[in-house]
Amino acid sequence: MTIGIAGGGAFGTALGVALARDGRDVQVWARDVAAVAQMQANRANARLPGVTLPDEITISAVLDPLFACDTLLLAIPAQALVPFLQDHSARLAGKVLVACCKGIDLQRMTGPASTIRDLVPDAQAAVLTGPSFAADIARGLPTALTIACADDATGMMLQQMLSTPTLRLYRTTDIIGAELGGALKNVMAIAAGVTIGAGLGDSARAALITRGFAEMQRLVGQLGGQADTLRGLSGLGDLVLTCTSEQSRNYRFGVALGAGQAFDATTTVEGAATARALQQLALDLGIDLPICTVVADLTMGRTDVKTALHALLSRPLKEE
Ligand SMILES: NC(=O)C1=CN([C@@H]2O[C@H](COP(=O)(O)OP(=O)(O)OC[C@H]3O[C@@H](n4cnc5c(N)ncnc54)[C@H](O)[C@@H]3O)[C@@H](O)[C@H]2O)C=CC1
Ligand SMILES: O=C(CO)COP(=O)(O)O
Repeated sequence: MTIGIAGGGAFGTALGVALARDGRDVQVWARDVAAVAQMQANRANARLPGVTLPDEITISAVLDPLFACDTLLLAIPAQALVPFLQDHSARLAGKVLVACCKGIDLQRMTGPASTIRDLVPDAQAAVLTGPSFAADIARGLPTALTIACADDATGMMLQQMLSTPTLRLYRTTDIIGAELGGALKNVMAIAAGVTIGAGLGDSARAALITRGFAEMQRLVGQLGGQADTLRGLSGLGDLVLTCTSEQSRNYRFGVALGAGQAFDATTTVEGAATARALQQLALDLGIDLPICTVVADLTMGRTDVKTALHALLSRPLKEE
């Protein structure tokens, strides 16, 4: 059985490489014709330097081979998911769709699996999430991820299909907790980067990560996710990784923001749009999400670092 991957960026390609190295046939679709031609010719992806694409990976800019697969990994950015699902809903019906993106859609205010369930109700929705840099996966370094699917039989099938000797998948049926953990940690990573970029130090970052985790727990609880999921790979695991590693684009974006430096606008930084979605969600639901709110304001240029810090530090003292 061939595994389909929509998205030929860093993550889609890295997953394809890991699966192909373990003997699976993989069909990658990418929309950029020139990038596909380059990947075919060089058997490499510029986003994963030094990694050779195994022969088991076929790459195409045409959608038909992708839709011939029963299981598709959707590794396109979170804000691109809705148009992709809307454009192709008829051809996606009946398939197992595994969201590999991390974010909240700005218009619908839903995470990727919830978006799939809304827009392609005849598909089985799942989420693949957790601490994993594409470069690490592609290099074959050990990685543990969460596969979340409301239907446990499908979750077990995916767990077998997508695990390799170096890519270890843990299973849950808590799709809400898993998708929110992945989305929220990106916002916290921006905030963690800001603390370092602004020269506030490692202690401030540790405080930020801890209070960020409390904020994640509040929202996940309110939206029906489980605390255990958030304490696992898809929440705490990915929060720790992304808030502390220079490999993270969200973290590096935050560092630049904190230091008042420019950042490459073409880099995928999921936490920026997600912070705006969460700021709106916080208002709609009446939940206190101070860090998400500050990150949204900072990324939109509605506040500066000094004012944002003052807003966080001048909140009333309370019990932990
Ligand atoms: N890079 C990483 O280490 C990891 C990334 N992810 C998630 O995977 C998702 C994708 O990220 P990356 O692959 O790293 O980003 P990337 O920037 O390397 O690649 C994104 C790809 O999506 C394509 N794309 C953009 N808009 C599209 C659209 N409307 N339709 C079809 N294709 C479109 C781009 O052409 C590009 O090939 C993100 O949500 C990210 O959070 C998750 C775990 C690890
Ligand atoms: O999700 C990731 C690691 O788990 C990748 O993080 P960035 O998108 O911040 O690079």
